[in-house]
Amino acid sequence: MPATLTMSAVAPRVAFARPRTCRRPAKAARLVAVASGESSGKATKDFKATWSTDRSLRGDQKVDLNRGEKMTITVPATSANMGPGFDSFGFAVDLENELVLERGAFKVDIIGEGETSLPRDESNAIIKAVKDGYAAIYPDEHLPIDDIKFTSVNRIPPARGLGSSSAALVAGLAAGLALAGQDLAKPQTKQLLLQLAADAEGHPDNVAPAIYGGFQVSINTGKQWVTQAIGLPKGMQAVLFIPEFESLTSETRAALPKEIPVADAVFNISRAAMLINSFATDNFEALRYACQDVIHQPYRGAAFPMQKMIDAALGMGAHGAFLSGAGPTVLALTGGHGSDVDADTMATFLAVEVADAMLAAAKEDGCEGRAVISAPSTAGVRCKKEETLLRRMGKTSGSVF
Ligand SMILES: Nc1ncnc2c1ncn2[C@@H]1O[C@H](COP(=O)(O)OP(=O)(O)O)[C@@H](O)[C@H]1O
Ligand SMILES: N[C@@H](CCOP(=O)(O)O)C(=O)O
Repeated sequence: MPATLTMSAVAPRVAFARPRTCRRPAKAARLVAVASGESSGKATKDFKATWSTDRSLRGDQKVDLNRGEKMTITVPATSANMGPGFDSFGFAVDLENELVLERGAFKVDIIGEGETSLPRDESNAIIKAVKDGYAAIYPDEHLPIDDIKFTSVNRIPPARGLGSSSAALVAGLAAGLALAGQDLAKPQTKQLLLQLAADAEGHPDNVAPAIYGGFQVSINTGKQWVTQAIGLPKGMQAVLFIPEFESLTSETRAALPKEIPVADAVFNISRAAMLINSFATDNFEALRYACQDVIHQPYRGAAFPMQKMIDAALGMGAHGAFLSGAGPTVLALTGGHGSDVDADTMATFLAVEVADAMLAAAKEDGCEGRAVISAPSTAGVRCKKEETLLRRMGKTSGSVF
C-alpha cells in the first residue's frame, strides 16, 4: 500500500457541500469550440518512434500461469508536464494500481476507482494492452485470454490528470510481456516497454515515470524514445487537489492550439530549464516561476479555478504549483528539505495548510473535490509472481500454456 496520507484528519473541510455547480460542461464546450479538427490525442506521425522488436528478446520460457498461482503487476500514478515540460516531464506518485492475473475463465473484476464506469470486457484498455504486449514478442500467436481472470485494483482516479490511462497501458503491456517470458526487472525489457507504451500513448511523459519511477525527462530521437532520471529531493511532498469532475485527456489535448508564438516557446523553454536546475541544485526558490506554463494550462484551466488554486498554494508557501497532466488535478510541491516527512511534523503541517488553501479556493468557485497529500515515488512498474494458499496446499493443478 502506498503511504498516501489522505486528508481524513480535515474531513469536515474536505467534504464541503456543493455551493455552486462546477463548470465542467462549459469547459468542454469552450475547448471543443477552439479545436482545429484534428481530434487525435496521439503524436504526429513524424514524431512516432521507429523501432523493431528484436526477436532475440524472446524469453526462453513463457510464464507458466498455473492453477493457484497469480501474477501481480503494480504501477504508479504519474503527474506529467509539471507546468512548462509539456509532453516531456513527469514523475511517479505514491498512489498505485495493481493488476492481478490468475488462471480461470475470462473475467475482469474491478475494485476501487472506476469500478462503476470502466468496462469489464475485452474493450478494457488493460486487456487490449495485455494482448499487445504479448504480440510484441509473439506476433503470430494467440494469447489464450479466455483462460485468464483479471482483477484490477484501482487507486488512481480515472480522467483526472494522474496518468490513469498510462498506468492501465503500462500494466497491461507489462503483463503481456511477462506472459511472453520477458523479465520486467531487466533493462532491455523496460526499454522495450517504454517504446511500446510511448508509441501507443503518443507522448512519453506519463509512461516513462510509470515504468522507471521517479522524475523522468523524456525525448524522441526520431528513432526511439529516450528517458533520463532527474534527482528528487528527500522529503518532497505533492499536495493534490483532485476535482470530482472527470476530464478526458484526448478532448482537452485536441483543443490545444496547433501552433504557438515564439515568445510562448521561449517562456516555456526558459522555465523548463530552470525547473530542472532547481531539482539539480535542491534550490526551490525559483519553482514558483519555473512551474509556470503558457502553452497548455491557460486553455485547460480556464473553466475551473485552476489558477486560483495555484495562487492559493503559492500564497501558503508551496514551492511551485501546476496542472497535473491534462488536469483537472492541481498539484503543489512542498517539503523536500532533506527531512523525513513522517518525522517532520512541520513539513506535514505546511502541506496540510497548502491543501486547505487549495480546498478553500476551489470551494469559492463551487468546484468540488478532495485533497490528498502524496509524495513523488521512486518505484516504477514491477511484477510479482506468487503461489496462492490453495496452490501451496497442493489443491490445484494445470497451467495456461
Ligand atoms: N484502471 C483502468 N483500467 C482500464 N482503463 C482505464 C483505467 N484507468 C483509466 N482507464 C482508461 O483511460 C481513460 C482516461 O484516460 P485519460 O483521459 O488520459 O485520463 P488520465 O489523465 O487519468 O490518464 C478512461 O476513460 C479509461 O478508458
Ligand atoms: N502531456 C500530456 C499529459 C497527459 O497526462 P494525463 O495524466 O492527463 O493523461 C498532455 O498534457 O496532454
